[in-house]
Amino acid sequence: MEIHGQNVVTYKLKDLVNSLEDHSSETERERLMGRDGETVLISFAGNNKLDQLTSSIKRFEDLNLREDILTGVYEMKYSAPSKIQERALPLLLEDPPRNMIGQSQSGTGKTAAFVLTILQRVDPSLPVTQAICLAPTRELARQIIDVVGTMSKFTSITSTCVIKNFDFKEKISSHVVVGTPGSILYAIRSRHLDTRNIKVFVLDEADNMLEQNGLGDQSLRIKRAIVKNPQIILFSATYATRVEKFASQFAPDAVKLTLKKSELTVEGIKQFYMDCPSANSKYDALCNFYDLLTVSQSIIFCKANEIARRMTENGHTVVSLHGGMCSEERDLIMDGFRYGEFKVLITTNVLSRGIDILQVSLVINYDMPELPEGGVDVEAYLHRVGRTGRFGRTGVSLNFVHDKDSWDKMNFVEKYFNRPIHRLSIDDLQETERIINTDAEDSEDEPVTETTEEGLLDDYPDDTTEVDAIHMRVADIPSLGLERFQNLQRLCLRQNFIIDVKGLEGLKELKELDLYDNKISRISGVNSLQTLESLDLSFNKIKHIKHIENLVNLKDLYFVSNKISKIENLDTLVNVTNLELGANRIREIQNLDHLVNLEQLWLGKNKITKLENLGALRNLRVLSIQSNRLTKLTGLEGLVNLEELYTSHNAIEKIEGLENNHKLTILDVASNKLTHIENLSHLKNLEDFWANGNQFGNECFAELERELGNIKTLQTVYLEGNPMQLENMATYRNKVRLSLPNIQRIDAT
Ligand SMILES: Nc1ncnc2c1ncn2[C@@H]1O[C@H](COP(=O)(O)OP(=O)(O)OP(=O)(O)O)[C@@H](O)[C@H]1O
Repeated sequence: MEIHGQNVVTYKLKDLVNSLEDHSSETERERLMGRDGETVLISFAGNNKLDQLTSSIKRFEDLNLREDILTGVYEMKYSAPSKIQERALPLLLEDPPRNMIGQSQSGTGKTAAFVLTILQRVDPSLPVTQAICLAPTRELARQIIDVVGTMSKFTSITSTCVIKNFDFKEKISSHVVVGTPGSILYAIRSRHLDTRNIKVFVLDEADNMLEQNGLGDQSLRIKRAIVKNPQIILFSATYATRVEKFASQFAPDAVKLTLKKSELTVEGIKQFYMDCPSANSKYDALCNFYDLLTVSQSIIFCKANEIARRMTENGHTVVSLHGGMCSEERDLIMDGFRYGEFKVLITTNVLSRGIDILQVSLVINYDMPELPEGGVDVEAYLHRVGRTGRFGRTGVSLNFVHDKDSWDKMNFVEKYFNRPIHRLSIDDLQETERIINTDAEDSEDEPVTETTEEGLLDDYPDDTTEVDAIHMRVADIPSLGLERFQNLQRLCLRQNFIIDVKGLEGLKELKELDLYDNKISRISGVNSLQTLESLDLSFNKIKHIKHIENLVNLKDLYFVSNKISKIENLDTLVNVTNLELGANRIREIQNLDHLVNLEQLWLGKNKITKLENLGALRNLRVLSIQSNRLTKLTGLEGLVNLEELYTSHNAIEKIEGLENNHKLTILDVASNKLTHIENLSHLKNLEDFWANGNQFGNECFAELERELGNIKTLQTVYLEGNPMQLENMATYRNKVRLSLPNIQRIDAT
């Protein structure tokens, strides 16, 4: 029988095994077939014969999927099946249906494999629930239901997500139900969910679902509540030996697609560690690391919420998500992170599995994952680092080790997966920056293989004034056919794969152009946009500011997180009021003299050593120069209208030269090297003084009183993280209260 011809759509398992008869050793056949002759084990690598046998489905079109489902696959912008889809889908779609225990590395497309199976098996004409999919967390369940929604968009298949806080008003009749085990079990027991017609039952992150006592029991109860024999599909990147047996019982006679231990790790993820002398220095190293580096999005895994609170107080913008939070809060944080609103997410193991956010390029294990009985949880480690490097992308993972226990755990991981974890120096952050950036640049140089989907903007009428194509895999602007929109005022193409800015010439009314988070390295094609008021080129790969001359209406210009080392060619943009150049490689403030209308200048996370050449900016109200290399506060004399000055995370030892900045309302000198305060008493409008994370000792109390005591507008003073003795705090508070009657909040704990 010819099995490995290109057109074979399904194969009978027996035939598959028989065809190996002549060519395989006895052990190979045993491995493939199992001693009972029932279970077929298909290895993914290392055997050409197997590769031939199992890789015949190269196109989604070859799967005999219903046309409306196939259109959904195109909607997902998948051009060809991934390895796991290629191999699992023909087996999953076979009739009669067979159970499957499937394994493939993180981020390789398991979701689509089981979602397509579900959709193909559902009969849309019957208004009853026909498939249940369980996931261990609400975040993952919500993510899966989104995939179901998109893939079934062109069908009449309906779906519902049943998770905590689900509004059980009436009976659930959707064809597909995705949810967490507790909520689904409740739905079944309270007769809201009828299980009599279930044909497919999926456990995503199956090992986790079967292992955890609570989840395992609930999953088993749900399975028992399903009257007919459904097709049972278990998928995960890991199956610890301890759950293998239970998995086989849960999904009897299953086809098994497994990986060898050596195949488990994701190729594209580079693993590093930082050796910290103590638990406290671990925290400092983390903060320094974030001051130095710019990553598109990152996840920090740690045991306690403490870190999130401390980082926030030290001026870092982070959000945290953990099991103790209410559902609404969790959803808000997750959605904000997914859509790029938040860049750093601190979490516990709750988000270690399944979460798929392509922009996550760094995963930090602040604490190594632990098993409940002690020892390192290698499966959790693999899932955590698998939040980056999704679907062939590259990523970086970084472990913080600080004592014997964390060392032992990391060494175990290194040996277990037999993959090197490289050292990053905690003292030489420049070297660290070089290593990480080299890595990031390597990944940036990957060719962009995306192509823009035809007719992507077909739904927009010709006279639309706004177009939003966020995260739509747009690769080139001309193929969008924008010339049709003569009234276009706002064009948002965030988070796409655009390299060249071209094809915008005809847009005579365009006021706002948003190209945030693309792959642009050169600016071109915007010079003609004379009506432009706002241009966002943040999170791209631009090295030089050029070709944006004479945009006389431009007010807001954003270049956050590019590779710019020099401020240049801005002379003609005389009406710009807001300029954001944070997270670049700028060493010197220069060439800003013509921007006389500038009101806000954001220069955080650069390499600036001196505040200079700002004299002409007499209209500047806000200046941010956080996370640079300043040692002194000088050079601000000309900024007579300055209201907000942010200088945290530098190395400032002295505040001087603020004599002319009478309008200052916010002065942020947090996380610097100040040992005392002087020259502040003339800041008669100051409302907020943030000086946490400095070197103020007890002797500063008198200075504080002298310098700040007569500022009647002062409302907030942050002094946390200074080496002041706690026993004096009460006295200090009393004193301050006496002399600063307007202070509402003093944080000096
Ligand atoms: N055939 C395909 N072509 C292009 N992209 C794909 C394809 N299949 C899946 N993807 C994308 O790859 C990413 C990872 O897929 P998915 O989340 O299903 O991975 P996974 O194997 O379930 O990972 P994990 O083990 O972490 O849960 C998703 O963004 C998904 O949309």
